[in-house]
Amino acid sequence: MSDRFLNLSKVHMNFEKNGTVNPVLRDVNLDVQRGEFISLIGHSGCGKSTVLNIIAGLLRASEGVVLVDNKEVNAPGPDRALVFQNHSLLPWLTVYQNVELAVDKIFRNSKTAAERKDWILHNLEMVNMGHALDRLPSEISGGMKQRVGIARALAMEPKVLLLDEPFGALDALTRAKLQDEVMRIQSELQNTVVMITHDVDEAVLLSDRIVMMTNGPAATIGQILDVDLPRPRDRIAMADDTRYNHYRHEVLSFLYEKQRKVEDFDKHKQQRNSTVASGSTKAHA
Ligand SMILES: Nc1ncnc2c1ncn2[C@@H]1O[C@H](COP(=O)(O)OP(=O)(O)OP(=O)(O)O)[C@@H](O)[C@H]1O
Repeated sequence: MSDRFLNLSKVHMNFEKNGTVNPVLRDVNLDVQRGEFISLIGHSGCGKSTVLNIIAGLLRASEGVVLVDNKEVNAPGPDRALVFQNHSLLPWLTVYQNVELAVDKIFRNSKTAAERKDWILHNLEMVNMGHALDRLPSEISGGMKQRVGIARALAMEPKVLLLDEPFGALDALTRAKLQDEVMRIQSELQNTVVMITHDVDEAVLLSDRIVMMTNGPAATIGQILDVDLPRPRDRIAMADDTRYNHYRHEVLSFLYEKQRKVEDFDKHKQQRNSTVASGSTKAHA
């Protein structure tokens, strides 16, 4: 890991509806290094998906700049692949064809048909889906669909892999298995990854750094935690690791203590302002 590979600088985001401006993000600044695995965590509705969609180029920030490998992001592109919580496979195409569609689009001119075929098979085998090439999405489980979605994203060889709660809809065992696979693939390919999660254990287990967001409206980055745990990480060994539990505690304390305090303070300030405005003497008590 060396350079600043993905950079968000002074990113602000407002959504506007019927003349009312809803400030969602304020002054988000983040540098991600090549090969880093970053998790974004924060309370529901704080703006995590908005950050990810801005990086993906699906949304344009109201202010600020996003750079990937020193190139400004203005639109979606094959250098950023997005995997959603609910797989987005085309239901009428087989597992193989779903990956083929992306591979043909990106490598039509740079790989031969035989090379493309090998590449599709390689990526499906990497996520242990080589045995189900001819199945339709309706014929495989939720975990298998997520695997195909991840294979499709990896097959695009993106500069940045964006994961929006990729394991959120899976049962605990499938989730654990897929997390382990993603860690193995990450150690092999050294992808740069930004992942949204609500799961504190998942964040600590997978990440090099955890980016914790404050509550909205006008959310920003409240704290960044470096997770200095050796890899490969074993989930069972980690359960007894004091550093692992320290990191876990830090994230929980940010989410459930520090953010609560900020919320209480803001509520108190609002109440005080409204009583001052209405001329009540209680505001001075
Ligand atoms: N396209 C949009 N138009 C208007 N408001 C939006 C739009 N997208 C998101 N928002 C608002 O922006 C805020 C942040 O939403 P976002 O989905 O980014 O949060 P989140 O942290 O990812 O939430 P969750 O964890 O529940 O998925 C919310 O108040 C949401 O209603």
